[in-house]
Amino acid sequence: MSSAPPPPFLRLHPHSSISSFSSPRLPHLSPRTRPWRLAAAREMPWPHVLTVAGSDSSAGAGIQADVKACAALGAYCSSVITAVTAQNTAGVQGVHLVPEELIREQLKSVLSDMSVDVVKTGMLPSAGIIQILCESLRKFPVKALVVDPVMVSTSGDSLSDPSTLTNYRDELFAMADIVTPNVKEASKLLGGVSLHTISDMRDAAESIYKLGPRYVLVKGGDMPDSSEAIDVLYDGKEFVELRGHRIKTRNTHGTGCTLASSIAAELAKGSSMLNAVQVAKNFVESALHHSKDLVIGNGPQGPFDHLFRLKRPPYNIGSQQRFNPDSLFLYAVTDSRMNKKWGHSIEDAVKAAIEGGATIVQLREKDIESRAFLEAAKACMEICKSSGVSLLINDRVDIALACNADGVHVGQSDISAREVRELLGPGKIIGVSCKTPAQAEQAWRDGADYLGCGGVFPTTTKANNPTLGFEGLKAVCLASKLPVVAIGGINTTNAGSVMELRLPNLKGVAVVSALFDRECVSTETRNLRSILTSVRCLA
Ligand SMILES: Cc1ncc(COP(=O)(O)OP(=O)(O)O)c(N)n1
Ligand SMILES: Cc1nc(C(=O)O)sc1CCOP(=O)(O)O
Ligand SMILES: [Mg+2]
Repeated sequence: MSSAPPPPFLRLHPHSSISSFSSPRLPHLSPRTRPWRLAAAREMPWPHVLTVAGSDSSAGAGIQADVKACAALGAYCSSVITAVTAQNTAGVQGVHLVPEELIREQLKSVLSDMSVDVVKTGMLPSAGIIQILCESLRKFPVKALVVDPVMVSTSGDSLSDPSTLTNYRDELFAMADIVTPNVKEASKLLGGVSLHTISDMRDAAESIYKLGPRYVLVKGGDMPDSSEAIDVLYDGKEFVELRGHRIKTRNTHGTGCTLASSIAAELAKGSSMLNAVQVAKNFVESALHHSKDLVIGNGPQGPFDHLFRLKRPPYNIGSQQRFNPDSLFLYAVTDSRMNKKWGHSIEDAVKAAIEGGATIVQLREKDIESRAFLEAAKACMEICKSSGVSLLINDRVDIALACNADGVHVGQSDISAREVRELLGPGKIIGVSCKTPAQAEQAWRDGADYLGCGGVFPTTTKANNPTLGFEGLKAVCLASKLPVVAIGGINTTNAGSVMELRLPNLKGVAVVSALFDRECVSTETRNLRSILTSVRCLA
């Protein structure tokens, strides 16, 4: 007869023999004797991220942030805890490392039993832990590995032994799909080089890439004095600069952990790397925005609310996952008549608009046949997906469903937003054209995600369209509970004046002729983007 197991705390004693206290293994069961597993796999495959990181008692960063971020983005998150930290909004007061053998045991427990899609690493405080992780991943391979090289907390406290640097560089990076250092970590990884400019960040990304990962994301959130937070993504061939708003708030504790675990969640859901990074960046930006006035703790750096989306009223069933209101910044709306006039295919026009900096695209094709529309929509979906830009379809829910578009835009005489939501489900983006506060209220109740409000100026693109002017736009923006994009007669000469109104909820401008009734769509888009950016920078 075996003796009673020791009290649980004994397992943490550095000299205890972990294996002798381990629970007995589950007996191996053939698929026939595991009917629950087969049923679950058939009914609900769940994207799964395993985070290997430290516990943060204040729950803003570490394991706790990873679990919340994955939950918010719809992924299951299991956890292997490498260290227990005592920390709060003032800093880190204590760190206790989990014995390496127990880390090995945790890894084996999860990886041998559950279908993990992506492993994300955070605090790996000793060289031995990194070695154990690499061994475990060789034994139990996963689809992707996201390495957030956490070395120093945001409060400036050290979270890893300097000897880990060699193991990060020589072992873990070679297995990583993406490594996500901030500028301080990038500098540390490269022997203390200083990083002050975007060009320095590019050089650092290139040097870290040579250590073996498939992608490097150097995060510029700590770069001083910019209204934008610019990150540089490098895949060994191309640099992509990802721009976001810098949110002014003290509540930034855990942004690095959250970004990396959000990338992991998106990869687990099947996204491409660029798309995963873009969604993760948008998610962090939205969470910071919604939490900017939260007060938790008395120290200089507070946590933010990963689950801010749960605060939407339950009867507003708008998209839970995919929509970042800031993507309305430069909304390109196509028109096949204009494309034909200039000899552009829809695909080329969309490609050019994205190249010029469009942040969201709508196919508004009134004059082509359904079959041709669907073919073009499918091709545009590929283009948009590979650039991390959402594609919406105007009016045609059938085309949107057939090409798995990101959403639909409807007007007051189209099928209602409530019905579109029924057809598309909760994950898609729905926009509604509104000219009055009452229409804005109804769109919100119906589960829309954003409003298109116009015509701000007279337009010939849409027949018989009433012009609202700035006053009409202002009335809708003030009343709206949803983000708004202005539309109608907007071009490079007047877009600045629209955004300078600085109306609440106004996120950007939607434009047809000033982009597409032109010879060079990318140049026009680039010019408009630079005007919008300069107005935003002056805010
Ligand atoms: C962003 C955006 N806003 C408004 C409209 C107009 O939609 P609707 O009123 O349905 O008119 P049509 O575009 O269908 O003629 C839009 N398409 N996009
Ligand atoms: C499609 C559309 N909807 C409008 C509205 O007021 O809801 S105005 C409009 C046409 C916008 O085209 P342009 O940028 O060429 O003026
Ligand atoms: Mg319509």
